[in-house]
Formats: sequence, structure tokens, C-alpha cells
Amino acid sequence: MSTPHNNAVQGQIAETVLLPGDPLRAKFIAENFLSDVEQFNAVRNMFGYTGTYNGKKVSVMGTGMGCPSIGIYSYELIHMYGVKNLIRIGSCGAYDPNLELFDIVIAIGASTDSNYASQYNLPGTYSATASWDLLSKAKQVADENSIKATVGNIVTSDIFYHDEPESWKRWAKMGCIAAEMETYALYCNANRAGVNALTILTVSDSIARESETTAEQREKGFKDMMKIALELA
Ligand SMILES: O=P(O)(O)O[C@H]1O[C@H](CO)[C@@H](O)[C@H]1O
Ligand SMILES: O=c1cc[nH]c(=O)[nH]1
Repeated sequence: MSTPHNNAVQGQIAETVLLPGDPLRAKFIAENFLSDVEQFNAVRNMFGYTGTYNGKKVSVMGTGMGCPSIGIYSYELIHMYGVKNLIRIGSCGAYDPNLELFDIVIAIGASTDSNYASQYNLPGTYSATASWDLLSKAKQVADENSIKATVGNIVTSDIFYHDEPESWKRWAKMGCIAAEMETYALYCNANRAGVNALTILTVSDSIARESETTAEQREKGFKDMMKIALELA
């Protein structure tokens, strides 16, 4: 069975899938970290691959940018392909001035300006949280490999170019340490379905320090994040 967005057939996708926003980052991981690689998707150039890492079957697939895009891909992976562990590996902008470029952030929860959770018609505000199992393992892998990884609440925003450039400071005042654009929807989908999700991010920009990495570094760098995520498979 395939979907309008994914050509994979049953059994082609592993129970653990790494999810970078950028499909070229998925290709890079498949080519450089996995063995016995098979490509399962190219619809919309949203590349997806399955291979092995240390003998374990693992998949990697792009999600595109924003909650609607990761919402579609992660829903299909969970409900149509039986995926149990969804690990986003993305870039983020740091709000916390203690975070430096290339530092790792592990998202224990995501706050948001998105209305993704309105579909659940809840009688209040939903806190989208990570799988404790994946999170505690990820922190352990980071510590064992002497990789600095900061665990905290992040902001998933629908907006990259904000009309009010200083508004991030209000999230920072609430203890949010970094911003990206997908985790809230990923955690909602996973929690609603009773499967595991975790977001691991690399700081690509410091909003607090006004510094940034290049597009090539974002595609090919970030090896610490990839190592942590692959060890979870
Ligand atoms: O590097 P990725 O995973 O795409 O993540 C971040 O980068 C994109 C914005 O440049 C958004 O998708 C944001 O969440
Ligand atoms: O500032 C940033 C950097 C990466 N991704 C974002 O969403 N924001």
C-alpha cells in the first residue's frame, strides 16, 4: 500500500525512523551512515531510505518544513506503515544565550503558536511532550560520548520570518530554549497514537547571539545529532 505522499510498500520502512526536515539530509545520512540501503520514497522529492546501522534496521526520511508537512508524513508513517519510534533530527534557533552553534538540544516538550492541536477539540491547552524512554536514552548516549546536550522546552513556530522580531524574548522569559517548526505536530501525532517520538536538534542559529551556520553545514554537519539518533534505533 502506498499513500499520496509515500511510495513505500508494507515492510519497507523500519519501526524506527529518523526525520530530518531536509530530504537532502536524509540522503546524506543514508549514504554516509547506513549499510544495505534501499530508497523507498521519492514522491515530491521527499526522499526516504531504509538500511542498517550496527546491524539494526533503521529508516530515514525528510519531513519538509512546518507542522502541516510533518503532520502528514508522521501520520502516514504511524498509521499506514506501523512506525513506532519517530525521531526528528533538525536545526533550531537558540533563544538561550548559553547555547552555542552546533550544540545539541533535546526537546522534552514543545510550546507553539500553531493551532495543530485544535483538531482534538480539547477543553484546554495541550502540552506536547517527548517519549521519556527515547529522551532518557538519547541523553545517556550523549553523556557517554561526551556530547553536550541540553534538555528543555522548545517553541514550534509556524513563522520563520516574524513580523515582530523581538517576540521570541517572551518565549525565552518562559524558559523556552530554542525554536524550530515541526516538533509540536510530531509529538501530537505520536501521543495521540500511543507511539514514541523525540526531537533532537542542532543549533544552526543563535537568535540570542545573532550568529548562524551555512546551508551546506546544515545539510552535512550535525554529526553528533545523527550519532545520538542512530544509537536509539
Ligand atoms: O533543519 P530542519 O529539520 O528543516 O528544521 C528547521 O529548519 C527549517 C527552517 O529553516 C524548519 O524546518 C525548522 O524546523
Ligand atoms: O532560527 C531558526 C533556525 C532554525 N529553524 C528555525 O525554525 N528557526
